[in-house]
Amino acid sequence: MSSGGVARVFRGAFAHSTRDSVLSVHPDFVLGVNEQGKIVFFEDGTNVESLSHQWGFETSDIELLAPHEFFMPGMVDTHIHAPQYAYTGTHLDLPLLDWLNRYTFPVESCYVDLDFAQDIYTKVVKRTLCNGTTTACYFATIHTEASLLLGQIADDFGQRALIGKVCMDQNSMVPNYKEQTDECKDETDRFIHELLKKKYALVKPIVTPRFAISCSSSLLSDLGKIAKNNDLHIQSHISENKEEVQLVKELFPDCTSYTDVYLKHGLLTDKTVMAHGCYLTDEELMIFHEKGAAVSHCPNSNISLISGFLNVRNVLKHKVKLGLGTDVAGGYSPSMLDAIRRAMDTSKALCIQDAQLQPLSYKEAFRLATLGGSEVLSLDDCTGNFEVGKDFDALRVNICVPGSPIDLFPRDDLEVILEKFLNLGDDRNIVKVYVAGKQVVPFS
Ligand SMILES: Nc1nc2[nH]cnc2c(=O)[nH]1
Ligand SMILES: [Zn+2]
Repeated sequence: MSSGGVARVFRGAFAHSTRDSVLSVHPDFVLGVNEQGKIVFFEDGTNVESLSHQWGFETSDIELLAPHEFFMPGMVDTHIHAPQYAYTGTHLDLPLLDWLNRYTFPVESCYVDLDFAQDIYTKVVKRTLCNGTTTACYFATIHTEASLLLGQIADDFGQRALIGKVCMDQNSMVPNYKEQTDECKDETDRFIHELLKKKYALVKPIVTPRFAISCSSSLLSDLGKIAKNNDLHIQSHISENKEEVQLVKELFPDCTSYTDVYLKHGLLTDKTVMAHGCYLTDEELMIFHEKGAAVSHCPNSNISLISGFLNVRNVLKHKVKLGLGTDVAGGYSPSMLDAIRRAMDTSKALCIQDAQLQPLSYKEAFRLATLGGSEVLSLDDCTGNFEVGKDFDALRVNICVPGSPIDLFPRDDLEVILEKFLNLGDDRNIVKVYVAGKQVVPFS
C-alpha cells in the first residue's frame, strides 16, 4: 500500500467494547493500521473517500470483508498455566490441593528438560493464538531457562504475553518441586533481567508467587520488593477453594484475610492480577478496589476442580477490574470462547440460587474477554478495542467457512452474528489473527 502513514486498510463490520459501551457494533466501518501496527483511523465507511485523500491510499487497496465476516478485538487470557497444557483435558477428578500434589507438581517438575518445554510451549502458544488469544498472561514453572524459552516462543509466534517464572519455596508433598528462598529470589531477578534484555516488543516478565501456601513470608516480601523496584506486573491465586482459604488462615495467623497476606507483603498493586477470588469477602473486594488490583475469573477451572462460583456481579459492583482466564489445565479448554460461555453458565447457575441476581449478558462476557482483560493487565492503553492509537490486535471472524458450526439466516444482523459466534463458534471461524498489526494466524 502507498506510503503516507498507513500500511493496511480494512472495510467491513466491526464489533468491540468501549469505556462507555459494553458492545458497540459497526456494520460498515473503515480501519487504518500504520507500519508500527497502530490504528490510525476507525471511521464510518461513508468517509472512505476523504480518508483515502487524507492518508494517501488507493481505495482499490482496501481489504474488504464479506457480509458474513467481522472484526473483533483479540481476546485476553488473563490466567493460563503454559506447562499444564501437557495434560489439558485430563486429570479433573480431584479438588485443588490434591490435584496440585498428584498431577500438577510432578508434571511441572519435568520442565527442567528444555526439549520437553519446547514441545509443550510451542503447542500451547500456537493453540491459544489459533483460538483468538492475542494476549496471554502465563504462569510457567520454577525453571528460569524454560520460562525464558516460553518468552522466546511467544515472541517467535507474535503473541503478546506476560511470562511468570513461578516462585515457590514451600512444598511438603512434592519436595523436589520448589526452590530455596534465596535461590528463588536470585533466579527471579535473573529471569526478569534476562527477559527484559531480549527487548521483545510484546513479551514482558510478571512477578509470580504461586500462591500464599507455596511461599514463605520472607519470599513474599522479597517478591513484593522486586516488583516495586522494577515496576512490574504481579500475578498469583487467591480464594479459589475453601480448603485453601482455611489453610492460608492457619499459615498466616497475623493476617486478617487472604487478601491481607498479599497486601502486607506489597503484592497488591494496580498491576496485580489474582486468579479466582471465589470466596473474597466484600471487605477484601474493597481493598482490591482501593489498590487497583484485578481479578481473573476462571469459570471452567472453578467448576472442573469443584472450587466455587465467582459472583461476577458483586466484583463489578465493587468496581474491581475483571477479566477472564482459561486457567489451563484446571480449566480443560485453552479457548477464551469457552471462558466466555462458562462465565455465562456460572452466572446463570448463581441466578438459579438467587432470583434477585442479574445474569451476565453475552455482551458483558464479550467485554470481559477483550477490553476487561486488557484493563486487568494494565494494557488497555495499547490493546482491548479498536480505539485510534491502540495496537491492532484483532480477529477476522468468518461465520460461513466450510464446515462452520454456525448457520446464518437472512434476518441475522451483526449483533446476532456476534452472539452466535460467541456461543457456537470455534477456531475454524477465526480465519485471521493480528497482533500489533502483524498477521500471526495462519502461521507464516
Ligand atoms: N487452578 C490452580 N490453582 C492454583 N493454586 C496454586 N497453583 C495453582 C494452579 O496451578 N492451578
Ligand atoms: Zn491458575
